[in-house]
Amino acid sequence: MMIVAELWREAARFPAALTRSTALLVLVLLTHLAQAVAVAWAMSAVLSGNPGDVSAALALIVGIALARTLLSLGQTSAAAGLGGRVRQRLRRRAMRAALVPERLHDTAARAGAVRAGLGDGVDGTDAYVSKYIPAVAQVLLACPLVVAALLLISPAAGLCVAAGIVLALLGPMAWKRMMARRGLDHWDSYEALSADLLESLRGMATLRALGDVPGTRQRLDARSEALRRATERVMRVSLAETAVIDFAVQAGVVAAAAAALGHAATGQAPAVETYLVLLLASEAFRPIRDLSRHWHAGFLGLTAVPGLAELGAFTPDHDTARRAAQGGPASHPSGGAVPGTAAADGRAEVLHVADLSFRYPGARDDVLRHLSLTARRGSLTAIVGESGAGKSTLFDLLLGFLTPDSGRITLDGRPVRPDDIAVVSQRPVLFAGTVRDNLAVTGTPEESDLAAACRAAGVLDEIRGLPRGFDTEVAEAGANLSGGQRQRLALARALLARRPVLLVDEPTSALDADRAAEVVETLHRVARDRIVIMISHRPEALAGVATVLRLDAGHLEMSTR
Ligand SMILES: Nc1ncnc2c1ncn2[C@@H]1O[C@H](COP(=O)(O)OP(=O)(O)OP(=O)(O)O)[C@@H](O)[C@H]1O
Repeated sequence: MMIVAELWREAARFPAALTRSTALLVLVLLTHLAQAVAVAWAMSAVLSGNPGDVSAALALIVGIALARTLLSLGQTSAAAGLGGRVRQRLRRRAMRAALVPERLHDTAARAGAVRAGLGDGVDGTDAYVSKYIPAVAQVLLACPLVVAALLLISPAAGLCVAAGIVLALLGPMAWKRMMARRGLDHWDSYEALSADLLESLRGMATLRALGDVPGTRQRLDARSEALRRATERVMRVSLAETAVIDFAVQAGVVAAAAAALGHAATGQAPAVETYLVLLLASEAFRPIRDLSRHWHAGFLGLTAVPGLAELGAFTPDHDTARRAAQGGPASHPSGGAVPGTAAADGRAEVLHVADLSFRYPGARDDVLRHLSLTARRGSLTAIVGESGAGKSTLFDLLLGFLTPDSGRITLDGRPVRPDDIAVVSQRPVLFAGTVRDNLAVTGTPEESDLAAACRAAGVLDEIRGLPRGFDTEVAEAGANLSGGQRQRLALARALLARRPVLLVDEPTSALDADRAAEVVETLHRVARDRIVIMISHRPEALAGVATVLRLDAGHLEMSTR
């Protein structure tokens, strides 16, 4: 018997479903026991030549079979309900934990691995939760009863059955650690294959252009082979577990049968008792056989449990919910977001960054050191600096995606909140859905607002020129739009968010000269009633910008340009 504590805790969160599923399973077992008694009665009635009893026993057997069919259907449905609820809860928790800013900088997490965990990993736990756990409860509730009954009828047979049950339950624990190790190997191989596959699909154009498609195929083949070997190793251990249980079951039944027959041969037991012992000894192991079957069916899925724990699927709800609601890390420099206080349309005069220092976990040096910055409403503030100087890191700190080691960020003297700031990143992300869906991520804008924001971002005419205008479908990651269109849509989206601070990373990098000039002009206009900070290297984007700050060795200086 293998106890996976995390899954037991999850199943216990649905006591009604667990109790229903277990109770019905025990009732199904009771029908088997009742049938054994009825069969024993029928056989002794046949031997004693009593046709009335034979008919009654046969009718009883048929009735029991019908009752079992109904109970089994109910049990299957209850078990599926329990498994489904636990899966839903695990997935919800893992998704909440995945949608926190810290994950943005979790360089160890790969999208394909997360997808594998959320999909197959969560589904893989179903057999254990919906079948194995009720089966364990059934063993613990029903086996002692049957053993007690057997001990009353034939103490020797009862002892044989009890010994068989104990061996079947405890035997497999001997190689629990080996199972855990091989299980981990298996899931690691599966995650690695999923992650490589997703990355290869996304990077197919690059791989093709570099002529590395055969190499990629080979790498994926090697991953696939490693997974096959890991699966075989896991299944071998699982089969060994099944073999021990089968041995214990067969040995227990044979020993109990030998004891019963010995009694019968010496004339110590009447026929009905001998039949009963033979039949009950077999039925006593039914829950054990079920346990073994469910274990074998669900074992591969269990290898996902450590991966799911890493994803946060077992992390208490209140922890992840708090973070998700904040939209920022637990310890945002501002003191954290206050849900429901979005600064929509609110104006602010000055964003102040004081003495900000930050170092990535495990890095040798600070990226930013005692950095201070003041950006005001009314005119654009630009930040320039060498590649790797820390410009994006500064943005992530302002957005609350990273937590500074020291320093403060304030807006008009109060701590800044994540919902004070909108951002247009260098490679904006668009989602599968319509143009309108993509623009309305932060609310439900009026048609006139949509048009105004798109006009300001220089994308309105293009949207109107699309086959279905704002209702045109955007492919995943905006794949059916040009880089420039994506960037301008993202700018319109940020304008619609109506936040008092707008951060823009390289707003003109994907635009031709004319479009770039239009967008810069828009930013100047937007900066009249918002605080706008722009990262840019392009001289034409910096033309007319009053405040240009150069980020160098973790400090900001007024740029000489
Ligand atoms: N998740 C991370 N973990 C560890 N180090 C990181 C991480 N992200 C960035 N860095 C390091 O922090 C430094 C600053 O990176 P950042 O992306 O902020 O630079 P940047 O000025 O925006 O560069 P670019 O102009 O090329 O976009 C770099 O040395 C980079 O290697």
